[in-house]
Amino acid sequence: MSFSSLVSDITYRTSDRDDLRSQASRARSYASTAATSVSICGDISSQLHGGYSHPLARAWQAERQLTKSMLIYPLFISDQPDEETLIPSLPNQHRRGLNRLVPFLAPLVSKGLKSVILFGVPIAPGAKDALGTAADDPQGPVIQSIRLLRRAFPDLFIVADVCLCEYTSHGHCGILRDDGSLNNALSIDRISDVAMAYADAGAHCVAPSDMNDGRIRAIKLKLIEGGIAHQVVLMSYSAKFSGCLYGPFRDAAGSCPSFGDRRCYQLPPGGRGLARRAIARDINEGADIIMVKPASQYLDIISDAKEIGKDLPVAAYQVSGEFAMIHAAAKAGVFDLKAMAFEATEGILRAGATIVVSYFTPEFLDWLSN
Ligand SMILES: NCc1[nH]cc(CCC(=O)O)c1CC(=O)O
Ligand SMILES: [Zn+2]
Ligand SMILES: [Zn+2]
Repeated sequence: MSFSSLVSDITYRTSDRDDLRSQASRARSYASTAATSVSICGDISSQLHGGYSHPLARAWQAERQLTKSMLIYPLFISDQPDEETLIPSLPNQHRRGLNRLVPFLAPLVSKGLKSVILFGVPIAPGAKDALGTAADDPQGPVIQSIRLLRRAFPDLFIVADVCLCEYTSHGHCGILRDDGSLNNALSIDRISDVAMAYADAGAHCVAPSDMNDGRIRAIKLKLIEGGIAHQVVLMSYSAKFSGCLYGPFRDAAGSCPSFGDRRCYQLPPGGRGLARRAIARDINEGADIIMVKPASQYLDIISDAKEIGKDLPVAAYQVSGEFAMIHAAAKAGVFDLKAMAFEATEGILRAGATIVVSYFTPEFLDWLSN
C-alpha cells in the first residue's frame, strides 16, 4: 500500500479532520520523545527486527540448517536391467534398472550426494508371490544394486528399505493369514531375514517400513546372531501413518494392495499417542534412528520423536504425495518450487529432524552450497 493511499484510507475512516490533525501532532511529539521513553518504560524486549536485519542473522535464527549430509534420496530399482521409466505421478522420478544406476548417480555423487534409500521393483511376470520371495533374491534388484553401488561409490551411504509389499502378490507388508490379516510372527521372521540379507550384501543401514509389531527386536537379534550388528544402522519407520500421501510411490513401486488397505498396521492419522508409544517401543527394541512419515503433515510427531528419542537421530520422510503436491501447486502458479521446497524442509528440521528422505535431493544438491 502506498503512503498516499494509506493517508486517504485514514482520511476516509476518520470523519473529523481536526481530530486527525491533533492525532498527527501527538504522533510527532511521541516520536521526538520515543528514544528516551523506551529506556524509561523498559520496553526493549519489543524490539525484534534488529536481530534478523541481516541475511546471516536470519540464518542464525534456525537451530539447524539444511546440509547435503542430511539428505537421503529414494531410488526405485527395477528388475529389468535397462529400464528407465518416468513415473507420471512422481515428477522427474524414474524407475531404473541396474545398468542405469551408475551413470545416473555419478554426477549426483560428485555434487555431494551422501546417501540413497533403495526400493526394489520386480516387474517380471510371476516375480511376486505370497511370501515376497523376490525381496531377498540374491539376483534381485536390491541385493544386486547394493553390491554395485558399494563398488562404484565407496563413500555413498546405502540404506535398504525393508518391506514385503513390493514383492508380495497381494501387495501387503507381510505374510497373511487365511482371513487376510497379517500373521505377525511369520512376518517379522521373514522381514528380519530380508533385512539380514541386505545387510549381508553390504547395506550400511536397513530401514523396515512394514509396521509389523516386534520387527525391530527381530531384526536386531538376527543382526547380532549374524555377527554384523556392530556395523549396521537400524532405522525404524516407527511412526508411519496410513493415509492418502503414498499414491505416487505405489505407482512407482507397483505396491498397491490388491484388496483392503494398510489401516490395521500403519498408524491412524489422529493417533499421536499411538505414535509416541510406537517410537518408545522401537527405541527399546534397539532402533538406532527413528523415522516419522509422512513429514509435513506430522510435524508434531517429529517433535515428539525428538523429545522421546532425545539421544537418537530423528529422520523424516517427505513422501511421494507431499512431493507431488508441491510440484502441482508450483505448476499452478501458487508458489515458486524452490522456495516451497526449502520452506517445507526447514519446517521439518525445525520440528526436530536432522535426516530428511526427499525426492528433492538432486535439486537441493544444486541449491545448497555446503
Ligand atoms: N512399505 C512400503 C513403503 N515404503 C515407503 C513408502 C512410501 C514412500 C512414499 O510415498 O514416498 C511405502 C508405501 C506404503 O507404505 O504404501
Ligand atoms: Zn510395505
Ligand atoms: Zn517399504
